[in-house]
Amino acid sequence: MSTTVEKKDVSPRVFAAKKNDPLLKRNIGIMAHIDAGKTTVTERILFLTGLVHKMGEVHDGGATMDYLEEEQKRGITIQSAATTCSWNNHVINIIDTPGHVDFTVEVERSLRVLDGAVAVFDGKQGVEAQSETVWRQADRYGVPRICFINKMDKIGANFEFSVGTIRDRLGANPIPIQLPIGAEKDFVGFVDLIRMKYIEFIDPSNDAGKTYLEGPVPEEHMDAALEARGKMIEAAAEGSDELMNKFFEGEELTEEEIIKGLRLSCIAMKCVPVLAGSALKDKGVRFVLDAAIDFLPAPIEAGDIKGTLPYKEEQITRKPVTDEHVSLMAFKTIAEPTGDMTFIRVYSGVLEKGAKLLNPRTGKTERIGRLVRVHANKREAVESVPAGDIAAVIGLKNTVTGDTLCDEDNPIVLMKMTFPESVISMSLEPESAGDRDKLSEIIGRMMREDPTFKAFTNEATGDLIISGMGELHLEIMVGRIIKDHKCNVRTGRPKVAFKQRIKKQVDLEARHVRQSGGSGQYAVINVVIEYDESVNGFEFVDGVKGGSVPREYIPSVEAGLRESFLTGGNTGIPFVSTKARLYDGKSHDVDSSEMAFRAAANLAFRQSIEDNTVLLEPIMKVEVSVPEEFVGSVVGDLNSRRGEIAEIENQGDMRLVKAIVPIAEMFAYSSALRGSTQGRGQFSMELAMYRDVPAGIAAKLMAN
Ligand SMILES: Nc1nc2c(ncn2[C@@H]2O[C@H](COP(=O)(O)OP(=O)(O)OP(=O)(O)O)[C@@H](O)[C@H]2O)c(=O)[nH]1
Repeated sequence: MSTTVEKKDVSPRVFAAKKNDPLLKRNIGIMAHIDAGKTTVTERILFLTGLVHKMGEVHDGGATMDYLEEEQKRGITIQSAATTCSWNNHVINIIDTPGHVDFTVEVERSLRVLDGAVAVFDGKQGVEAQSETVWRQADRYGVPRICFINKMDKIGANFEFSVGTIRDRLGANPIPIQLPIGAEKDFVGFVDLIRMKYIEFIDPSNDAGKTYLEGPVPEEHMDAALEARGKMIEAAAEGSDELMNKFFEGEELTEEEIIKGLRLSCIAMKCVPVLAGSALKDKGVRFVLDAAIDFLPAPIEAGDIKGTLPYKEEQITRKPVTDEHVSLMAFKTIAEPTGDMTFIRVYSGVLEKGAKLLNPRTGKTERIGRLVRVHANKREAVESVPAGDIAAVIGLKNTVTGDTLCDEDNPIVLMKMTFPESVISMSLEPESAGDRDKLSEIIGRMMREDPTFKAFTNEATGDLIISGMGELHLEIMVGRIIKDHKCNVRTGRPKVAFKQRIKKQVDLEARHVRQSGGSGQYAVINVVIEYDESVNGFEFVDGVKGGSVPREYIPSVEAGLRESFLTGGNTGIPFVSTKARLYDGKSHDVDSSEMAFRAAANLAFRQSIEDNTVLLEPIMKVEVSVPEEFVGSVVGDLNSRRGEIAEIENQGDMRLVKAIVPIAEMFAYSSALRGSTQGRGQFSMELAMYRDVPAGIAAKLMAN
């Protein structure tokens, strides 16, 4: 290309740093369909920001973010790892998130604590089935995004097509801020549409693409660049009334104004700035970092933090600043032999080492022993963590994912995370007595790490049952029990994880009163227990007036009810969407105890479900992508599996069949699909809902 160029390695806008300026912080996630290149992008980021000094290729199992053995073997990212790095005087906390729907909980929990995300797409495929799922999750959490069209070096890569799929399939408003020059092996650079400069990649390079060449826009690309710039400026003008007026008066927006406008539009989720590159070939990732700073919000810009008073429905808020009562949320636990490492986001105030904080769920306090910042797989001990930051606490005893920790005198429960119900279960049997002893501790750990992995003993049969989000999920969990924890177990066949719901609302009194011999146990509670579709899982409301149940026993009532809800009373089938409201009760000065109230709660639950339940089965949202000629047979097959076809969409030269189908009919579907489509069909599925099992087939399904 004929143009004068200058070699550079700095970003055009480097901010003057003020120490601890909350605007100089970003909490971002990298989200993508499996194989779109998240891990490779993240690796480049760690290299560019100086966190790692050797580039690990994903396929050699050397990637820093994918440090679990199971991940390296499968080459997919199962568990997100949080890491802190810095770029242009900003601190950026990055959470790598998986793209497979079986690990949706990882995506869910990272979206909950992030302020912005980089969505990575494959430059040939554009938006793929599961990127849609993750995108909708981000919509639900109100997370602003920028997009990175990766793999521009790949044969068949097409920037315009990919941008089109963001518009058409995701219904978003993608605004390219770059005009890529060339594609596949001729992908040489791009026009920076904001500054109207030509950027050429230096290839080959060994600095992860930190250095680049810059020069004037080549004549032959000027028209296309101006056209794309026009659209971008329009989107920037929509960022504020002031910019819009200026735009309508025909005035040019300055570079600063374009960035400001796009930033406002992006944060308001009116548009998504789009960039192009190839992480594998070290092209373009540094500009993604610049864009994350330019367009994604700082924690302080995310607005007031909403929450409720413990066990009450009353809403309260906190300001996202350091001069405020401390509140934080645990979003991930990694169980380690030396104590759990709990990743947290501080929402308000300052978290100090040594602090004693309340966990409103348990009603108990936790001491913050060790506090660390995590940089990929290295840790740095710190004394305090301010509002808006992400770090990890080591050694918490009773705090699990989704819990809030807060100032004891000023309690708050931050918005809960919602975790999908499990759909598949299987029985697990330890091979030896030694394995049996280890197993319950291992399972306890795994449940703390992954809230969608559940285990309980079926009291009717004595079997240990585990359940999770899909066949792959359980297969991986069992693999960890055997390999990572060296505990031998035999597994049963995967089965449907049936659930049940309460049929009719019950209002009852449960009495746990034992006063024969020893110290008595006295607890009486009055509760209303009902099925409520709007409740995700179990919800407990404290409606006690005048202290008839002393405050210290209320968490035990909740714990007892929740425990019965999860194990299904004595039935071995867990419940869904259950709401319990404690409104009255009695206690005894000497003879009441936490144990007694917990037992009364168990009893209340068991009484409430006597002849009062409906069996439910998981219904999956299934998407099958096939060439036209196989649509007929796929649809016929889904119908024969009690499926209901929702729609059939065109997706390039493929057809996308969308249906809902009970999971009971979907076991081993991947091999059936492979067989009926000569290996050309692909599918994804995730839980859509739980539905009453049709009368007449309940017995047959349960027997399978
Ligand atoms: N041609 C090309 N291949 C790439 C590029 N980026 C990543 N890849 C390859 O794509 C595959 C998937 O990349 P990953 O980085 O593991 O993708 P991921 O999205 O993290 O995938 P999971 O961890 O499995 O969810 C690997 O074989 C990478 O080498 C790119 O820019 N160009």
